[in-house]
Amino acid sequence: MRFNDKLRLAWKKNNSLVCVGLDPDLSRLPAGMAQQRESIFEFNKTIIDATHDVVCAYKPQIAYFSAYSAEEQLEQTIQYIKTHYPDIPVILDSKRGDIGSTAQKYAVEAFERYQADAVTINPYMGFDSAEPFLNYQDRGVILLCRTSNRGAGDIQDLIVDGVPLYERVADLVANQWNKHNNCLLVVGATWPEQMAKIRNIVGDMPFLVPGAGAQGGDVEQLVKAGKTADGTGLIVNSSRGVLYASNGPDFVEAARNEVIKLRDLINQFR
Ligand SMILES: O=C(O)c1cc(=O)[nH]c(=O)n1[C@@H]1O[C@H](COP(=O)(O)O)[C@@H](O)[C@H]1O
Repeated sequence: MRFNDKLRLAWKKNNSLVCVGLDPDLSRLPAGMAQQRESIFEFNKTIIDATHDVVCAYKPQIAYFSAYSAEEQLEQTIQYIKTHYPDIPVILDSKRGDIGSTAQKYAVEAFERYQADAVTINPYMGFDSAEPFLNYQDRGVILLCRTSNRGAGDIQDLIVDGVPLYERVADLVANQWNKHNNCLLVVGATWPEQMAKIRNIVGDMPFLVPGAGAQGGDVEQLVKAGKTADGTGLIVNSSRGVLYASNGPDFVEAARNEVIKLRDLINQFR
């Protein structure tokens, strides 16, 4: 099944636009869980079991695994989701981008080694760096457009051909790179004004929206700015806000409650 179809079904099945970001930080694991790489899978599994019916996606961030030499835990985590909750898409957040021959290897890493349904990509090196990913027509390719961080404007707002670079990226992706209908864009929750502009440029293309939760993105504003006519179009990620809602014995319940709270808040404005 194509990524966008899988995403659409997950939005509908769980009536949720929430994505839980799996960013396991050993120093923040719940009290009682050993701060060692072997705990990572157990922690992720617990969070996944507690939230699978209230999310539309999971997004493991590769640095939180590779930093601990825990690639095996990343493989296990993705396999666990695919085996137990096959309806929930997995987005590998690795923000790759390189010359074509190297990008080809990164595409194999994301889609064959890790079996991700979608991957985040940096479009800065141009079409040939994205093409190896785009050729996997059933997978999603999520290109950075207007990121959530404070410095997003340093480069993404530079004026090119009379418009900010991020608008140019949106236009390029929607009108030239999306031949297989498998492109999505990263648009930070922290920039509703820019999000509304991007929505106008790209039609119904789905957005991965990080920055709700710990980074303080305003949910009402982001949903109003980014939703599509049918009240979907958004994958709203929260990582730390969910994973570390509590580090006590109630961490599972606290994580689930955070997801439900975010889901319900989003749904108020869809
Ligand atoms: O591609 C991303 O997911 C991403 C893009 C972006 O513009 N901003 C951003 O925060 N992210 C990622 O989204 C997650 C946000 O985490 P929290 O701030 O803890 O919810 C992290 O894994 C980031 O690496």
